[in-house]
Amino acid sequence: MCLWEGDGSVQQAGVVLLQDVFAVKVKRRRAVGQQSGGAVLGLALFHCRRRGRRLEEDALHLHNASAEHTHSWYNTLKELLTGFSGRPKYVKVFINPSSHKKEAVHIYRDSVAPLFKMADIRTDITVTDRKGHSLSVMKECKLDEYDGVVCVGGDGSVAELCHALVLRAQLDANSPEKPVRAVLPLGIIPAGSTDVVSCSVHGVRDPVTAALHIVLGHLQQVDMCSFSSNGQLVCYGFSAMFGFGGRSLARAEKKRWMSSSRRREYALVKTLARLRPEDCQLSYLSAKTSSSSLFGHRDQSKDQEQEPESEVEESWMTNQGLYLSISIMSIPCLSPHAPQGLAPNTSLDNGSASLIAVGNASRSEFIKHLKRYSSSSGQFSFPFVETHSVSAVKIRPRSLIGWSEEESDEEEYSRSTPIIQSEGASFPWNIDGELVEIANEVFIRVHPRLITLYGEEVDEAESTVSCSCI
Ligand SMILES: Nc1ncnc2c1ncn2[C@@H]1O[C@H](COP(=O)(O)OP(=O)(O)OP(=O)(O)O)[C@@H](O)[C@H]1O
Repeated sequence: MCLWEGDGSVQQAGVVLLQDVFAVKVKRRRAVGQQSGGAVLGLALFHCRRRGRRLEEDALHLHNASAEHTHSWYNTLKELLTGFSGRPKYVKVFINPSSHKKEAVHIYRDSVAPLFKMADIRTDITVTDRKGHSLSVMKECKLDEYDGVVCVGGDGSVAELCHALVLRAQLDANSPEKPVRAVLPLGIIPAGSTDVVSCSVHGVRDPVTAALHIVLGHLQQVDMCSFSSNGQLVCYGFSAMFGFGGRSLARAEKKRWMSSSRRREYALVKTLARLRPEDCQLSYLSAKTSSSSLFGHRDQSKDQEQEPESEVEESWMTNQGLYLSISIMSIPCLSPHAPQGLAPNTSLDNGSASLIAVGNASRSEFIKHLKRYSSSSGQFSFPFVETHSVSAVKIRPRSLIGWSEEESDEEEYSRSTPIIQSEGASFPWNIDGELVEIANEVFIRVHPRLITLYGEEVDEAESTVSCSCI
């Protein structure tokens, strides 16, 4: 056999690892219009090639005119490929056609479906028609038929499906109180405006990279948080922002008619102009440094079935005061805007979350802190910023002035429906990019490795944009 890499025009010797091969086909000489038969020419091995954090499709051509040799190689390679665990054969796909620029269907059809077809992955597709659609399908469908779930959409769609996967696991395990690890892995094809979760497990916003991680069965366990208020679960998710992040999203939601980048910049500038701290009580439970390291990975055997709720020695730290912003993030939250992540001190599966509390500061100091996310590190080297590695957080707003009262002078309020309706003053939270209004104390608990995503740990995202508005 003669080996070379590339499309046949560049004949360059090279090495292809079998673990990167996702399809093998017999090549035949066929006349125009001929559907079957034809002289055997050899094999084509379709594999993934790494270019930085990007995964790209490539082909290796093995030429041999002997039908016997070719079929023997074909059968052996096919058998070897089926031996790889984690590679899905049948997936449930959800596409949100309304995401960002309404391109999710095209993205799936042009960049993802051909790769799935080549890898012989069967699909069952639902194009969602409303908020909550994927959640209701996930509650009812026969999960054991599938090997994985795929979401084509933005962070809101991803959050809904992650929440749905954990709720479904709880339902199946008859565990109404305790979260249960999701049974199926989730693949994320980015089609939103920021795609923080996708960026955090792929390092790039690229549908082909995302699809190849699914096809090759790259599995990554990921920590999640539960968000509850008044003893009632609000949702499961990866990140929450209170104060500046919540108010800024609430302002952006009022301007849904603007493009997402304009909307974000408008909200950022306006919220900065009306910058005000939240008066609240912040309590947190430090993550146990014995079994988890802030920058490293946990010993999987130790926390495999560990339930944080069973911890006995819980010593809460409590501070009361004025905060411009409080963020809790169980994943690094990488994005093109913040390549090292909004929470660079946490990793995907270290069993803890990063608490970033920004105390009261002048507008210019706060802007300096924000700007450092996009360019360099050092965003936490300010006396008014504190960070902790935590396993649980409680935030109790003390102000009587909620969001609606403060903003009542603004024009019509077309916010999305809040999950919890407030009776008194309510406060906007940004939970995985979705606006949630909550009036009371919010309790956040980290659940180690609650979900598995297709992807891998990456330390930095590709930066392709910069924010010009601050
Ligand atoms: N057909 C639909 N019409 C309206 N909303 C939908 C539809 N399908 C799903 N949704 C909901 O839309 C919300 C936002 O979805 P998504 O995050 O994918 O888009 P986006 O908000 O435009 O993207 P981004 O968050 O990156 O800006 C999700 O909560 C999802 O449940």
